[in-house]
Amino acid sequence: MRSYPALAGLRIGCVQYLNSKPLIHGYEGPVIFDHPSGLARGLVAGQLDVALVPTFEALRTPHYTLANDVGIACAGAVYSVFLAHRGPLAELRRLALDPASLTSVHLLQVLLREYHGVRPELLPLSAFPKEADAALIIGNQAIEFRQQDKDGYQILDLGEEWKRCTGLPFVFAPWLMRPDLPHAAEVADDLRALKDYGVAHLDEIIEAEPRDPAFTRRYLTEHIRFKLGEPEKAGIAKYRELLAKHGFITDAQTPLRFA
Ligand SMILES: C=C(O[C@@H]1C=C(C(=O)O)C=C[C@H]1O)C(=O)O
Repeated sequence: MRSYPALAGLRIGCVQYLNSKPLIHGYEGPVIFDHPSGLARGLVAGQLDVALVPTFEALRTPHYTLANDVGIACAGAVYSVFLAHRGPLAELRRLALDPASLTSVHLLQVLLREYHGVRPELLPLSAFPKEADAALIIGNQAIEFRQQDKDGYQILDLGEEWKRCTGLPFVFAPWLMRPDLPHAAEVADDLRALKDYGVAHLDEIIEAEPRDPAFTRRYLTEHIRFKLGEPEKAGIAKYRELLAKHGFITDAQTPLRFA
């Protein structure tokens, strides 16, 4: 097993979902696992040095360093981020949102406003299905929902919808480093090496998962992508443009810093 010397002693936060396992599987040091929005809060509060954090946080406060070439992304259907709804989107009135998400809650609102002309009232996830007619669900909970009886709900996969509307891949979460972290380049090298290790040891990850192995393999190879190259950066740029257009962020200009 390779060692990751630049990560030693850092406070590292990682998303607790299946989709992030290949990015952290090879690391034997301490890791704080949390929901995406919890990790964003930890990074903002200075409690974490490096964390796999919603893209939205990187755009809301563009002063972090992002690790190049690694992240949680998709290029088409992502499977685990979707709107469960009934009937036409144009008639959507009350939308329940998962508080664990920052990227997808804004992605959904941008897609609905920009491409469907709807602006539903927003409610907490607990309002679904009683008061809300639709819900945004992400992560492991989303996988569970899709694999149980969907109770007549239609699924709008946000990765697929983003691709249909923009032609681009979408990045849900990059690794962010706190702005004053020394050795950011070495830390980013180790994060890329960790991804390579995880991707090369997918069989181990799949075997350890209490899920159907064929599904897990398909999810981690065909739906979730771990690349953050030029096409993914074009997806981030388009997301940023739409977030600014719809008033969710104010700074659409500061160049993102990659290492
Ligand atoms: C693909 C997913 O992406 C996640 C969604 C996030 C968000 O919406 O803020 C953040 C991190 C990702 O791990 C998922 O939840 O299934």
